[in-house]
Amino acid sequence: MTKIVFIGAGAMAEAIINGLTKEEKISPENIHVMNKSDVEQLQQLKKAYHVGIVCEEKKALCEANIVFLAMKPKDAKEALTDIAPILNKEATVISVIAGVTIQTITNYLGSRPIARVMPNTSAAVGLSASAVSWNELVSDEEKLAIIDILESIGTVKTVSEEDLHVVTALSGSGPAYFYYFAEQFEAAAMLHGLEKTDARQLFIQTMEGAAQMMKKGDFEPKELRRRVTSPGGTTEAGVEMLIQHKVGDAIFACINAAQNKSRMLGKQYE
Ligand SMILES: NC(=O)C1=CN([C@@H]2O[C@H](COP(=O)(O)OP(=O)(O)OC[C@H]3O[C@@H](n4cnc5c(N)ncnc54)[C@H](OP(=O)(O)O)[C@@H]3O)[C@@H](O)[C@H]2O)C=CC1
Ligand SMILES: O=C(O)[C@@H]1CCC=N1
Repeated sequence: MTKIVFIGAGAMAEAIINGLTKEEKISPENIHVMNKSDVEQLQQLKKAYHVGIVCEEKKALCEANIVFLAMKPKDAKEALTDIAPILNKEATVISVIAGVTIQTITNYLGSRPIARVMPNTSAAVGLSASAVSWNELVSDEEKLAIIDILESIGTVKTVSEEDLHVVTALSGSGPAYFYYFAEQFEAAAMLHGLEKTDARQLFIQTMEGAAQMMKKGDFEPKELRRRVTSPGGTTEAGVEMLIQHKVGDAIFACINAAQNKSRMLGKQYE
């Protein structure tokens, strides 16, 4: 029977628990959570998802066959040191920690099956774009089980551990870029007289429509853009400003900085 413990009970842990319980992949009594000190948050998760809280003696952790690491990179050392003596020798570890490598986790928890996953917070609505990488100790059966868990929160791609850096920059952090665009587009539309609620609804629907058009896959984004852009029209005027203001350069710099940070976090907390 699959028994899961989440070490770390913040935004990412909650998004995954939400997906797992909604899809009824695992019964809530087989999911336990623990964190550092925020007892209220544990109680809130218990109330919302009917999951258990890891007790003082850490019985659930001893019995877990899947352990999610869901704390910030800076807290990984302390958390891994604490759980190392308690963890079941057979347990598979699934880390969502940005940057921190399988080798570093192995150094703390010993040689065992370890998967690194980069989900995103859209897991909370079943739409995470997750990528996963594993060490050679993860069996084919375990890989299928991990993919099954991750599919309860969205889509999953298997990538090399090296590629997780750019995945983190693109899809791990990605939702934040769209929220930033939303803030800017909303503010700009309001400056020209639109109500906030109207601006928001129009922007959301536009993002969703554009995403669906790309998903349909009939045309490359460049061709889809061409079809919106009437010669001498409004889109041309708008896109010209994006080009003049070097938004393309800003996007390259954004991905470069985020993937570099992922590498640096890995080194800083090894
Ligand atoms: N948020 C996101 O969009 C994404 C985050 N990630 C990764 O997920 C991880 C978690 O991020 P997020 O959920 O946003 O972070 P949060 O700050 O929301 O949650 C972190 C959790 O870790 C707990 N924690 C800290 N130290 C320890 C410890 N020593 N032992 C046990 N638990 C501990 C905290 O407990 P307490 O509150 O009691 O201190 C808290 O519950 C990060 O490594 C991040 O890189 C990956 C993809 C997307
Ligand atoms: O900002 C971060 O470091 C984490 C990793 C990806 C999304 N949030």
